[in-house]
Amino acid sequence: MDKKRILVTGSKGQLGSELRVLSEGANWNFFFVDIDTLDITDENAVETFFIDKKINYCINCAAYTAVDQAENNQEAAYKVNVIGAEVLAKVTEKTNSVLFHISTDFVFGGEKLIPYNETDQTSPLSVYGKTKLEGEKAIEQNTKRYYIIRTAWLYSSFGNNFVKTMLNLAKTRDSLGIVVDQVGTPTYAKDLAQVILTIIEHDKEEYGVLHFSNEGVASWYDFAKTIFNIKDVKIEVKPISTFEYPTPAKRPQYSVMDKSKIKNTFNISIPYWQDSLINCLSLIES
Ligand SMILES: NC(=O)C1=CN([C@@H]2O[C@H](COP(=O)(O)OP(=O)(O)OC[C@H]3O[C@@H](n4cnc5c(N)ncnc54)[C@H](OP(=O)(O)O)[C@@H]3O)[C@@H](O)[C@H]2O)C=CC1
Ligand SMILES: Cc1cn([C@H]2C[C@H](O)[C@@H](COP(=O)(O)OP(=O)(O)O[C@H]3O[C@@H](C)C(=O)[C@@H](O)[C@H]3O)O2)c(=O)[nH]c1=O
Repeated sequence: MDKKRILVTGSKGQLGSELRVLSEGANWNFFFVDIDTLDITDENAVETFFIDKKINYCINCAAYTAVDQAENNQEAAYKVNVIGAEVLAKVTEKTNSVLFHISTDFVFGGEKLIPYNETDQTSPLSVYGKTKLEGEKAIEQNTKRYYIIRTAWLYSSFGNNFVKTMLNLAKTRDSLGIVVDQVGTPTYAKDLAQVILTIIEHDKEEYGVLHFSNEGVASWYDFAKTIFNIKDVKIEVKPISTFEYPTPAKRPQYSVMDKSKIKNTFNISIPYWQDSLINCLSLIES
């Protein structure tokens, strides 16, 4: 069989960067692009790229991910998260390739008390969440060969994320208030990247929506406390309510995801979030 030819869009972000590192150990042809080399909203450019490079898998890591800014930049968020997803779906369908698209726990409303599974009712609270949900729908309507992987609270030694925000704030602050009443699961982007490559390797063609995060449950407060404990940073962290930390975008109170489907279908085990956090923090200077 021909060697796999894998396009990674939005490759300068967290997930794309982790895929680049892992790709060095895989015997496949990878093509890493970002908005400066391939804008996913430009259908002609995307189609030409797929045909010229004979792409058979696309991992879409491109997105508008600034949750609060999206509230006042709806058009920009819609363009990447919906139009971009639709373009990739149309082109993968036309070229008989497979699309991996990444979505978010923020498609849920957060009203449940037990983990969300793939068929649970969505009801996003923010512009970011709404555009990500519309992006999912655009994919489902435009291609048969897709994996939509919903993940949560991504961090990495690459790019921007909550871990780096905490370590940066600790340089100038003696004390931080962090919300304790929003609960989810921190996820190391490297673990997600590894799972995507495992799915490609098995090539089981069991398409659809999947949930993936690390194992376990945490509030943002737990996440922050654990970052500082692991890094031995001395700072006071106060548990506060969402009400005490007003933000432009509303976030779900509970967005833990049920990962049974991805674990059973692809026979994977998932690392516990604190173990992965230790691994990632060993790569970040504080
Ligand atoms: N970050 C998180 O906590 C979570 C993320 N996700 C999802 O996971 C995926 C990966 O997220 P993450 O790695 O954090 O994302 P990042 O924000 O780190 O990276 C996204 C990349 O996409 C690029 N990009 C933006 N617009 C376009 C475009 N039109 N064409 C091509 N590239 C573009 C960005 O460039 P530039 O920086 O120049 O805009 C950036 O390099 C996204 O789909 C996101 O919605 C899901 C749950 C949690
Ligand atoms: C900086 C800071 C944040 N917070 C709160 C605000 C918010 O509720 C929570 C997380 O804040 P952030 O803005 O860093 O994270 P946020 O951008 O909301 O993270 C989300 O990003 C998108 C892309 C996703 O898809 C989600 O899964 C999720 O990871 O922490 C505090 O309570 N105190 C603080 O000092």
